[in-house]
Amino acid sequence: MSLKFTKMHGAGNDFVVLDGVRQSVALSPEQIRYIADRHFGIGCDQVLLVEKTQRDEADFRYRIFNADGGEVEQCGNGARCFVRFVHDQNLTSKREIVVETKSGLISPRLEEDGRITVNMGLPIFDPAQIPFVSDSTEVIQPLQVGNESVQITVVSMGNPHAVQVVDDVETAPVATQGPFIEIHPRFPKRVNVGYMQVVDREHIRLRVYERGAGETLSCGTGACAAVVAGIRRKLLDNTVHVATRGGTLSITWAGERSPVMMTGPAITVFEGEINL
Ligand SMILES: N[C@@H](CCC[C@H](N)C(=O)O)C(=O)O
Repeated sequence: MSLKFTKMHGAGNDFVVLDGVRQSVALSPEQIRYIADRHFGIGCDQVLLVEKTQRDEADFRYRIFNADGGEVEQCGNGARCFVRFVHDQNLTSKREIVVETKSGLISPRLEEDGRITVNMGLPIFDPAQIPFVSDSTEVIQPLQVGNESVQITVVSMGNPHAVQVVDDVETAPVATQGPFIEIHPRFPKRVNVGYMQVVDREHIRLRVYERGAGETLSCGTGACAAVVAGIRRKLLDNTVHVATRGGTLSITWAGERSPVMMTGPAITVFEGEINL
């Protein structure tokens, strides 16, 4: 089977995007892992599949697969690339799109300057819905990781995130501690692990060890989760610029009953065809 694909990235978080509207695409976890493999395949953090939706209120369905082959609920940088993709491929001319994802509907908008703003919906704090095993709803919670107790803020942006505040993201234990928190037994569906350095009330630096992909150059839902966590910890204002290793995202959250808005770039790198 031969499959056309588009290679894209959003602030360095890279994707192989597949058109499941014009071609029929059904991939096994092994095929996803092969596509995502940086040595033997194309290479990416996530594979994104754009499909028709059955829901009247939505324009498309958008599915997300981590590099490890698992299908997940949400991907912020991917949502922006999705919008660029459906425009580049002439699948729609609408600038405001409603998209069905595994975690519900999100609404991205293509801005005049080419950047994309996504209404990422409401953050979720209920431990059972994240899911996170805890009797407490405290904003800051201790988590035992080996011999160490770390202070995390847990939030779901459709997908689960555990965010820590660190003095310096460059020296944060992303690669050494991240993998242990990702599979910590208190996160039954595993978790994305964020390390946030507060620069001032409107600027943070962020690194994320992603569930199913390892550290990525940027994580959109991770940026949303970090800003929400920082606002709940009273460290940040409502609009925050998030500097990642791959670029900057702007996140706005007006508080408890408001959706999180994310703005950032979406870049097409090349198109190709792969034999599976
Ligand atoms: N890179 C993404 C998140 C992708 C999914 C994540 N690894 C998970 O398993 O939840 C983003 O930009 O949000």
